[in-house]
Amino acid sequence: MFKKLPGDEARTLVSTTPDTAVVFRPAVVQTPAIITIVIFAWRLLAGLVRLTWRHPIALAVLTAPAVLGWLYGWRVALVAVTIPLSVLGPWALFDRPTFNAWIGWRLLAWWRLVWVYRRHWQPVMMISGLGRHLRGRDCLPRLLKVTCTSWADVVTVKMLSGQAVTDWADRTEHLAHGFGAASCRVTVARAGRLLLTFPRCDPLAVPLPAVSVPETPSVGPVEVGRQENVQPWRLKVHGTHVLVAGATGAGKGSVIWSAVRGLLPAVRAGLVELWALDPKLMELSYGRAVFGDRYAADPKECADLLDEAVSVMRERAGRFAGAQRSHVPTVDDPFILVIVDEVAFLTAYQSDKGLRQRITAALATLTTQGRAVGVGVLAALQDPRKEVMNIRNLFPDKIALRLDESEQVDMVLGDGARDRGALADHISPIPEQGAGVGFVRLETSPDPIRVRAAYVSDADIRHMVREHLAGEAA
Ligand SMILES: Nc1ncnc2c1ncn2[C@@H]1O[C@H](COP(=O)(O)OP(=O)(O)OP(=O)(O)O)[C@@H](O)[C@H]1O
Repeated sequence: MFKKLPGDEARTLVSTTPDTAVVFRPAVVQTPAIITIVIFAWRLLAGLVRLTWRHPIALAVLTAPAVLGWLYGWRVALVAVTIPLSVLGPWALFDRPTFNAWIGWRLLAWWRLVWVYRRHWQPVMMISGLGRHLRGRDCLPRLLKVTCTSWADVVTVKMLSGQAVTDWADRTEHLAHGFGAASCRVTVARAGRLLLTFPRCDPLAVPLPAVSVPETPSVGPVEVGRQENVQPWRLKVHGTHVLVAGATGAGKGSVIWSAVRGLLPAVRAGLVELWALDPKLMELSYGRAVFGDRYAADPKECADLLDEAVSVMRERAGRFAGAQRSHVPTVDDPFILVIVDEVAFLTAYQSDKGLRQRITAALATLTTQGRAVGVGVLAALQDPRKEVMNIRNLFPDKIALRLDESEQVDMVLGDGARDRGALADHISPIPEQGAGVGFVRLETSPDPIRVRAAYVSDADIRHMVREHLAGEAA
């Protein structure tokens, strides 16, 4: 049985270069069989202890019926299995959310850990270059934990000493394909630990109906859609400026109109004013009544309206100076949201140089000084290149909907956003699947969040305007 031990082959080597006088005979140290057996037994024991430590519940569930069967016979084991199953079955059937929260996702996580991640961990790490082969042993990042949510697996990983987050961010494609997921996103849990998110399904694959107009007036954050984790996507508009970038047909209109819907009760209460710049004469003209006389389409009128916003901003700044440092919306000093559809029409594509400079200066002034005094800008943009929009970095919050080129993602969301999983250039151009889908990068977080804006149809806008006018008349 132990005829062939490690080292036996080497003993038969006599020379690496035949026909030479020098004979090379490597020293062979024979390991006694008993030591090999002890080592294997020790490894088996350590593996069992590790298994019990890591998966005590799973192990208990599997071993308890076996032990009962062995001690008291198969009937007792069958009863022991049937009783919990008769409780869990109806629970899973009739109250799926609580069953999943307590049992379902944990079971799935354990299964995915064993069957997907642990099974493929070594080859994926080595082939993607995240593991190293050092002194005859594989050094692999440690797979610490898998948790499951309704839409994704979240894998907690301990990086190898000396590795950087970018080493992982650069290999998201390898990881996604290696573990059979559509994509992979990397976030930092704490120093040395990462969370890898592998979606199992896409909760944003179907269009979302328009969010209903809220009952109570609020300046936000306003609900404009849904996040990938199935939570509502609430867009902050007061106290920031938001840039929405996306190719034609990406669904920029749905972000703008969803924000308008969310603010309508506050508009009616006099706490918010919506000012609209619509140089394309398309998107915002449809619900023009919502903006009252604060609507401009002609570039000259747009420049005048922006200058007026700057004047209000300056007047407020003068009044607030030394008295208050942040804006609280009131009827006297409402929050002014300047909505600009296709801002490049006013900045880059404007043939009148004087107007172009006036508009760019006004936008730059508003985006640098407006938020503390209650003047915000929500701008939509098709082409995020610097030549087209040189003030894009003045917007603290950015949304990248479908973009044409991969380089545009970092232009909108900032350096490294695409490496961290914001694949805005991979969003489907088919409206049902991809319109309104995008990635948000907030001022406060480097990690992009995948979202989908609710679709506000023409009928929704018409209905909203009718209700708004009726509310104003009453
Ligand atoms: N959130 C959404 N969910 C589903 N479909 C949407 C959504 N938003 C828009 N669509 C669909 O995509 C089409 C294009 O949308 P929209 O005109 O808003 O895009 P856009 O980015 O404003 O384009 P453009 O820059 O050309 O004006 C709409 O006609 C609609 O059918």
